[in-house]
Amino acid sequence: MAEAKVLSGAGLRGQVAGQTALSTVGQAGAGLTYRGYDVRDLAAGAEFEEVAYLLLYGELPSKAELADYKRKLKGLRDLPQALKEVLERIPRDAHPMDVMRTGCSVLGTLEPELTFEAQRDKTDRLLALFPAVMCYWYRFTHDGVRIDCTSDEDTLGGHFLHLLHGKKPSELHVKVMNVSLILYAEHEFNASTFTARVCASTLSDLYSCVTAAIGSLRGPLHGGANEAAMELIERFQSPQEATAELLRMLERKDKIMGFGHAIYKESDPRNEVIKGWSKQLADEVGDKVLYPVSEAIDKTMWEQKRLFPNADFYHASAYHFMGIPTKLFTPIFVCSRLTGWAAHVFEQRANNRIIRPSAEYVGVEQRQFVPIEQR
Ligand SMILES: CC(=O)SCCNC(=O)CCNC(=O)[C@H](O)C(C)(C)COP(=O)(O)OP(=O)(O)OC[C@H]1O[C@@H](n2cnc3c(N)ncnc32)[C@H](O)[C@@H]1OP(=O)(O)O
Ligand SMILES: O=C([O-])CC(=O)C(=O)O
Repeated sequence: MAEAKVLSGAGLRGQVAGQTALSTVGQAGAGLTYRGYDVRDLAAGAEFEEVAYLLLYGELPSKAELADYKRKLKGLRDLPQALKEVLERIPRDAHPMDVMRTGCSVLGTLEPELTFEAQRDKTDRLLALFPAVMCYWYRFTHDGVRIDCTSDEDTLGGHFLHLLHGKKPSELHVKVMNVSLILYAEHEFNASTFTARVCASTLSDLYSCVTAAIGSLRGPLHGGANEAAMELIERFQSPQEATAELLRMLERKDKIMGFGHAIYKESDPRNEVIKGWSKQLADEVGDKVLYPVSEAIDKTMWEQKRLFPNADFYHASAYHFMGIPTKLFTPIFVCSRLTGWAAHVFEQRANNRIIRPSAEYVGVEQRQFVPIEQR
């Protein structure tokens, strides 16, 4: 078994910043559990809605509870007209993560969280309508159509694909979306979740916590890495070309997006799962370039740097094979991670003290103020 990564130095690495009962990350160098369940078992046997329920309500649902929960979410999918109007005014070339951030913030003005008792209902509403926020804006600004934001799809992943492509998705694609949403749902004190908890610790509202978290997830060192990984792999026509350029990039000390991790040392347990699905999708579309190129980069990174793909790397090709535009990759992460963020907000609120660390001062010594006329 791999030993745990030595965690020290800048970036608060290795500091325990609070308690959680939601997940464990890399406790033995690898491994991820949600409320005690191995994420690989959840990805193999559960639906995303079951996992969302587990995180938000505390236990896996019974069949009847899951059916009720899915019915509830289905009824909450449509967007308020005022939100549609705002989305129509956001430019076509805006980054979709900015659209998600704005969509969340606007909803907070239309359907505010007036008391913390409403926190679960407000979260369910966000969970149900986030796919429509992204797809309504995307289809309006790119295809000039005002889509119906509801669908008969049974699952959130299927609903997203249906809105994006305007037709019923295949069973395989629904299955991969389900797995992807489960893998991305929760990850302890990662940067965006910690952002949400800091915001929650001031007793702010849920929409502010989620809006702040979306801003943190957007960066390429965090959730934005799945888009950056796609931009990398689509540059190459062959594994040989990819390997040769990778070697040059490593020589220049470039950061290779989709590799490495702040906590895991040997591997990211989500990678083997999404990699398997990416391979199935590659076979389905008859891909002879992107998947082999991804594998060549993967091999070179391990041989040269002992760095492994994180959850983001094979998500890039998997999403691409399902016809999802690259710039929508990180917003899908939002649709899933909302569950983890919200569960952490609930946890913070249940046992709160304002998060306010100290800084080591490294500036000049105290000195005399000089009035502007004398400077
Ligand atoms: C879902 C997620 O958010 S997963 C993370 C997604 N982010 C990415 O994929 C971005 C690329 N990866 C990275 O930038 C980093 O690996 C992070 C941000 C994930 C973790 O950062 P850290 O904890 O600081 O990394 P760590 O301490 O393990 O780095 C060790 C060394 O490996 C290097 N390294 C780490 N990741 C990479 C990488 N992807 N490419 C090249 N070199 C890297 C570091 O620069 C460092 O080198 P140094 O010792 O010469 O300075
Ligand atoms: O934990 C982290 O630092 C980043 C990550 O993998 C995630 O948020 O899923």
